[in-house]
Amino acid sequence: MSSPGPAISAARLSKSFGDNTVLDGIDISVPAGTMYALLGPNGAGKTTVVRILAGLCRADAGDIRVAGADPRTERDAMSTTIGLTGQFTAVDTQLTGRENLTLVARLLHLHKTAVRTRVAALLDEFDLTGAADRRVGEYSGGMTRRLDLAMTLVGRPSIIFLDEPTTGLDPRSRHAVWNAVRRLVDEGATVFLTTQYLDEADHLADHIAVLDHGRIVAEGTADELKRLVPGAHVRLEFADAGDFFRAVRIFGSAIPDEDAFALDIPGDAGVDALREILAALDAAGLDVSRLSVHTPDLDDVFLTLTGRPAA
Ligand SMILES: Nc1ncnc2c1ncn2[C@@H]1O[C@H](COP(=O)(O)OP(=O)(O)OP(=O)(O)O)[C@@H](O)[C@H]1O
Repeated sequence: MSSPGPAISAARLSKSFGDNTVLDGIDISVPAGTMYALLGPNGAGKTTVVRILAGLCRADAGDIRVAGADPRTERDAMSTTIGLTGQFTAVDTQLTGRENLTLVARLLHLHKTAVRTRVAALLDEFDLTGAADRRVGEYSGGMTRRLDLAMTLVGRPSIIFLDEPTTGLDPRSRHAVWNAVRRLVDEGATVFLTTQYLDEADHLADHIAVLDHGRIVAEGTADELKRLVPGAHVRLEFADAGDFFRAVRIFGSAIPDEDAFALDIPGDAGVDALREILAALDAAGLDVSRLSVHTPDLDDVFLTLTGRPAA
């Protein structure tokens, strides 16, 4: 049996606005049931990608498939499969949280009793039951964003686009949104997330792509990206001076810290490197009191790749 294709794919996706080339032939592939983060500075073109994939904006070129459909010609077929939450919410601030959700459920033609149970379940899931009958105008930013996310999920979409879902939120609200998003993927949804926040991509995504000047300049897991920049090392600490000095001789390229009996072994600090280090320590019968892996953070990656610090 052949394996199903990716939930979202785009090949050689291009888009210009006048002479402003926003996307210059990018490739995207998101396996079903995973979370993909498109990371980029302000104005990099992240929203444009989401709008194209969701069928709200036409690409100039590129092969696009979302849940097997081409968003340019089969947007209607996709509409029940995808959910989209943007930076500017669709929430009506004059209505209560419950009324907002009910409105969406009715628009989706859910049966009357199904509306009530679905709305109650979503209010509960997003921790909004207590505030359900208050006007959204009185909600905090985080509550509004959670409601917006809940509204996106009324129809149980299997593919969810989240365009900068936590921009402008305080840390506590961001964590609440992160938990909700993580739960979606745990339950089997495919999530396509855009963000300017490196830690958000780091916390959430299975796969991160960095968009800069219309191109994807790097992609991989957070760990793979971190290994692209120099500075990764494994640090060994020894309780015994004899073991330390023997280790210095064994690991010729390592940087010793004689005061701490510690040794920094440069490299990619990946699994294979760790195996080799442990095997060498075992073979020599050396006792290590502490081993730690140091990798640069995504801020370092961003700076190296784009020449600019992160937002
Ligand atoms: N409809 C449009 N007409 C003309 N230019 C546009 C249009 N939409 C986007 N752009 C331009 O395309 C570029 C990318 O914009 P986009 O909103 O996709 O970036 P972004 O990465 O989402 O940025 P932000 O983080 O600020 O939301 C910008 O230079 C923007 O001015």
